[in-house]
Parts: sequence; C-alpha cells; structure tokens
Amino acid sequence: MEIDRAIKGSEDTRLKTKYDNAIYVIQRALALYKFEEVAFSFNGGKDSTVLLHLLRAGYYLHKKKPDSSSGTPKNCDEKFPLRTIYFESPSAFPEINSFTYEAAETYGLQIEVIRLDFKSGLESLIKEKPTAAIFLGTRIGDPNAVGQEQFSPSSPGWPPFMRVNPILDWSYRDVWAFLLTCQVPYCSLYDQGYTSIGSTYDTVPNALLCIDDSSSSKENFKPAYKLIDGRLERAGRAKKCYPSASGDGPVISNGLTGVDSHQTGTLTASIISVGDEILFGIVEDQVGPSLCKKLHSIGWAVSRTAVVRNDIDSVAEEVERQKSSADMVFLFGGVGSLHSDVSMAGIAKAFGVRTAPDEEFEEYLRHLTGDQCTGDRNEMAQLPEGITELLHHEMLPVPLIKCQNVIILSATNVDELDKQWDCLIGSESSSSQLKLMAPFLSKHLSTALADVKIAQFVSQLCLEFPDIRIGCYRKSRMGPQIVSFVGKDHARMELAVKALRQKFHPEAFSDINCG
Ligand SMILES: Cc1cc2nc3c(=O)[nH]c(=O)nc-3n(C[C@H](O)[C@H](O)[C@H](O)COP(=O)(O)O)c2cc1C
Ligand SMILES: Nc1ncnc2c1ncn2[C@@H]1O[C@H](COP(=O)(O)OP(=O)(O)OP(=O)(O)O)[C@@H](O)[C@H]1O
Ligand SMILES: [Mg+2]
Repeated sequence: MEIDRAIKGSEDTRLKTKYDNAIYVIQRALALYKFEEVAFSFNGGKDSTVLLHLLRAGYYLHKKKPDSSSGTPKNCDEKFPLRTIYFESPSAFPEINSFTYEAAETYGLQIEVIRLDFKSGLESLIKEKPTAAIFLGTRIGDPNAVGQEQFSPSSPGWPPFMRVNPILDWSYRDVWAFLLTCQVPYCSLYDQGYTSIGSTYDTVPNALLCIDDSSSSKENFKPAYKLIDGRLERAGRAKKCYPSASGDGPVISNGLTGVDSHQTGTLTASIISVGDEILFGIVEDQVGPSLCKKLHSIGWAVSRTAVVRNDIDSVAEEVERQKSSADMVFLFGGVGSLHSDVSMAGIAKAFGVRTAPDEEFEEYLRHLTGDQCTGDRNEMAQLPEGITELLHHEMLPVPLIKCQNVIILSATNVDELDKQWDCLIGSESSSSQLKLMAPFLSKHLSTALADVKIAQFVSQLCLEFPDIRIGCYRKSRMGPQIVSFVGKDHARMELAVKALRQKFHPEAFSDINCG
C-alpha cells in the first residue's frame, strides 16, 4: 500500500508516530462499527485529504489482518468503497468541488452529496441509512474541536452518531509533512496561498504567504506548506478567525489583559510556588520573595503567597482560589516534562479545561531541544486548551505562558526570574497592559521600646493612616522591634512616621534600611 510504504520509508519519526496513532484509531473504529454504518465526511480540504489517505491505509491494513478462522490473509484490492458524505454548498470554491469529485472517482469512494446544512443533512442521512460513526478531519485548533476527543459522540441536539477524529492531535506542520511525504494530490488552492478553506465569501489567500513583488501588478502567494506558524492557518478566513484566548482574532499578542478596568488604585497579585522540595525544606524558595519585591516596585500589592505540593489537585485548588481573588496570579515550579511537573494540568483543572498540544509552543521547544522527546508527543507542549496565550519576547528562547490571569514563570532561581521579569514588563506591547503603577515606598524604624509601650499608639496610627500599611516585626525575640510603613504617598508616609515619633522620646526610634 503506497501510503504505508511512504511513511515507513520516511525518516520523520514524529510523522510516523502521528501516522501510527491515527491508523490505530481508524482500525479500532473499523473493528467497532459495521463497515456499512461508517461514513467519511469529505470536503476536499487538506485535513480531509490527509484523512482520506489514512483511511485508505487503515482499511487496507485492517483487511490484510489474517482471518482468524482460516489463518490466511483476506483478499484485499485497493478499491475503497467507504461511504463518503460531502455537503456541497453553492458558495464552495469550484476548485474544491472538482477536487472532491475527482478524488471520489480516483479512489472509488461511494460519495453521497448532501445539499442541506450540516445538522438537517445528517438528520436525513441517519434516517435513510443507519450511520453509527463518521470520520472527520477535525484538528485541535479548529474552532469546533474544543472539548473533542478522538471518539466524541455528536453534541446534544445533533442526531446521534460517533464522531471519529483520527487526526485530532495533528498540527498544521504534520498535515503538510504527510501530504508532501506521500506525494498525494491536494486541492490546487493550497498552492495559491490558501491555508484553510471555507466558502468563497469568507476565504482569501493567507496574507502571511504574500510575495513582496513590486514588478508584478498581481498579488502572488507562496504555497500553503510554506506557512511557518501553523496557528495562523486561519488568517485567510475573513469572518471566522482563529479565536485567540483574548478573543481578538489571530494576532498573538503579548497581552497581559484583564486588568484594564483598574485604571486607578492598586492591583493585587498572588504568587504560587509549586514544589515538594520547598515543603520538605530541602530547597529554600528565593523566587517568591524576589517576585514580591518586583511587584511592589511596580506598585502591585501581593495579597498572598502559597507553596503547594507537586500534585494536580493541590495546584488546581490554589489556582482556583487565587484566580478569582487576585488581579494576576504568578505561578512557578512544576513546569517541565517530568512526572512531578503537573502545574499545567493543575491550571487546566482549575479553569475546567483539558490540556491539548500547542503547536506553536511545541515548535519553540523543538528549536530548543531538537527531536529529543521520546514519547509520541512532547508533554511540555500540552497546554490548557482555549485559555492559553504565549507571551513572546526576543530575549526569551521560549515564550512565557499565560492562562487568563495566571502567568506561568519557568524561572527556577533569581537570575532567571530577573530575566523573565524584564521581558514581562520590558516589551513595548506588554508594558501598557501589565500596568506599571506608582511603586510602593517603605520606611522602617527600629526601637528598643517594649511592645506594650508602643502597641496602643501604633493601633491608633493605623486608624489615622488607613492608606499606609503599618506593621511591626522583630528579627529576634530579644532584639529591637521594627515598625514598618509601606505606602505610595511619600508625604503621607512621612506624616505617619512623624506622628509616631512625636509620641515618644526623640531618640526612641532610629531609621534603618531594610533593603
Ligand atoms: C459530519 C459532521 C458532523 C458534525 N457534528 C457536529 C456536532 O456533533 N456538534 C456540532 O456542534 N457541530 C457538528 N458539526 C459542525 C462542525 O462542528 C462545524 O461547524 C463544521 O465542520 C464547519 O466548520 P467550519 O466552521 O470550520 O467551516 C458537524 C459537521 C459535520 C460535517
Ligand atoms: N462541506 C463539508 N462536507 C463534508 N465534510 C466537511 C465539510 N466541511 C467540513 N467537513 C468536515 O470537517 C472537517 C474539518 O473541516 P475543516 O474546514 O477544518 O478542514 P478541511 O476542510 O479538511 O481543511 P482546511 O482547514 O484546509 O479547510 C473536514 O476535514 C471534514 O471532515
Ligand atoms: Mg475547510
């Protein structure tokens, strides 16, 4: 079988794994459902063209299996009589129509053309012929893929059937690697810069493939497989854009959004460090305190810091609590591809979404590590689905990740934090959004006076200066008491300090520097 041979002969290990997994899904579906009750939803698009050839290969391999009763291979010819449904619309591109019909003819598909909308068409199809399962070329990243698995029952309100999605976890790159490796024909529009094809009303060539050629009066485009960032495959779909997590179209922004409503006042952050080793006392967390200082320096109040175990539920519980009480949550630790790296899964759980491969992030990781991952996918590229934004910066080899109002830092020490912080607030596009406000100022006074002597006055001062955080602490039980004043208004702070000093002997309090 030429498809199977082409993949087996290729050196692309990732493609081979994707192929094997898709074939596995197809074979399970063919074993689960009667062949005459299975249909293939084919529309001549690139994804369904990939699926066509996977189905041909899967069918061939399924039939070729030794017949358990006779022990001999079943007879197998290369005709492919799978029921194939095509929803033909008057606004389809003529190139798509002709490619669909030609492919059906070439491969012997039993095509059934439906000229109704999807739902009504499927209702009448199922009434006419029992249809238990339908193969679709849906991929993660398609707007309708959210929440789907490889086997997903049709949605409530839709006629009942199983949606089988063998290429759900394929990336744009995988699709093109397959079509080019197998050298199968595909719709000619993809060679004219179209990267995802809807109707003639909503689809144009992808501007990212436009060739800058001033000598030509006509716009020219590179072929679809030249698109580098697969997340932008829908950039040519005028009305239905790829929904970015911020909901503002295909532009991947550095968007630290969600805080714009707070034009004034103080924004609050909370910090979650994930690490059993901190809780065991093996490692001392230095990132958290350093982050507190950095946040104060841009005027953010830190409302809570927490250390949680490397455990999905512990992360999920803490994120769930913090994401609604703080304006921004910063999380570090538990990020990577080891068994203990559960932060992403915990965040996904807190937001009630699953994790799914993020094609763009995977691409960054591949540049960094090469093809070193051993499993069928890089676990580090599994990110919470539908809520993830990548925060890019030229100084970062891999972007930071933001899930709604949770920013995930990959820093494991203070130097790395310094770098990531500079990138977070230093880039033009983000600075306007991770609001930089008047920094917190602080003043610290040391005194040998006993607690009981100052207690009443300090309480009184707190009432008089509600805008200044006045706290007392000591570095040792027998050592001096330190009174701290933290606020944004320098004059008010000085007033509070003066008010305290006036109540006691002039030498009772001395200024100290607490860095
Ligand atoms: C065979 C088939 C089954 C579908 N089943 C469902 C379904 O169960 N639930 C649903 O919301 N949409 C279903 N749809 C509609 C798709 O989710 C989606 O709207 C359609 O593929 C159009 O994609 P586009 O908006 O990218 O052009 C189905 C479509 C097809 C062709
Ligand atoms: N008009 C249609 N008739 C039959 N199946 C369809 C139709 N439109 C969509 N589908 C099914 O939904 C899947 C996803 O559609 P989608 O448009 O995302 O992919 P595609 O058309 O294969 O490729 P592209 O993203 O390049 O347009 C298709 O692969 C196909 O299985
Ligand atoms: Mg399409």
